[in-house]
Amino acid sequence: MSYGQQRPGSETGHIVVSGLTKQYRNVRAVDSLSFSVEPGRVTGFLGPNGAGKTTTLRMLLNLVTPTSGQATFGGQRYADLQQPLRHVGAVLEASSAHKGRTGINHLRVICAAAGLPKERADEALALVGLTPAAKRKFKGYSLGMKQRLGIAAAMLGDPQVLVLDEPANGLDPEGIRWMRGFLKALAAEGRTVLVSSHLLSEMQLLADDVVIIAAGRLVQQGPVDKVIGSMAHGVRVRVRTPQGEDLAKAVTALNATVTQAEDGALLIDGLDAPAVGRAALTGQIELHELTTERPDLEGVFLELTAGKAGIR
Ligand SMILES: Nc1ncnc2c1ncn2[C@@H]1O[C@H](COP(=O)(O)OP(=O)(O)OP(=O)(O)O)[C@@H](O)[C@H]1O
Repeated sequence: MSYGQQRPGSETGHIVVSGLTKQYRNVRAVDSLSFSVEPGRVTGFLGPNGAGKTTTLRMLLNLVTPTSGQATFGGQRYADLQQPLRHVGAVLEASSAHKGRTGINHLRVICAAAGLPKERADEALALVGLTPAAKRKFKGYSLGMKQRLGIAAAMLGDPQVLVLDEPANGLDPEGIRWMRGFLKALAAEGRTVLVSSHLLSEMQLLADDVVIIAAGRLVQQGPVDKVIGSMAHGVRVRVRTPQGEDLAKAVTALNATVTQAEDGALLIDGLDAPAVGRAALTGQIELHELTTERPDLEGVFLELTAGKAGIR
């Protein structure tokens, strides 16, 4: 089995979640959630703590039974997939393995149980860069190595779809960069990559699409650029000046709008930074700061989920 070629489960790459709901005794963890995930793209699954991300991913993988609704991979529920490991690989928490078992043996045991050829263990270990640590015992693995081993296990079946819950947790910057390159490469091969995270700056670098939920409900879904573009404000200029009133008057005369940030700075919409600088120069207004602020995923996320408490 080699990567990048047509895989047996390539028709399963389209994930559709429709009306998915999970009611625990007192908490509606997931509430009529519908979204779709496309092959060939990395989709970030975002939400505040307690929003229902893990519950949703567990329902996708048939680990939690939905109260209502369903999730399908190419039209089939996970439970109905003939060889699930060859269609969908999942990393839900940092890999756990028998402490005294070596990395390679851990993977071989999974291969044996799943009816996969044992060479896949070596291939998957190489894929995540763990070959040098193949014969080291799991108890000696760092957190980053355990995360990689978890991904290797998920890749054993050469799946079309990869589902990961907070895979960057506990990784150092080098590990995070490796993860980003790895997941982007899988998507570039045409695979579907669905990854939950609360690291928004990382998601902005990694994801093509995002699905944002809060309090169990869908808040926004779409390509990252479009979601960021849907912000109430676009690019704006941030200024600090001891002559706030004078500057506000000068830029308002140029049809800009001015608001005051919580920290006292002025936020100017409708003019770029050079234009604001020129207006200040003309009015002999002293500036202490002049910067361009671009909306980012973190700003959008906070705006979209504001007031929708995640912890219920
Ligand atoms: N087995 C369970 N029994 C009762 N309530 C649960 C159970 N599992 C999750 N919940 C509740 O469902 C809600 C959603 O939890 P979930 O873990 O899915 O959120 P999350 O978005 O993954 O959060 P986090 O980012 O903090 O991991 C929370 O209020 C949680 O307390």
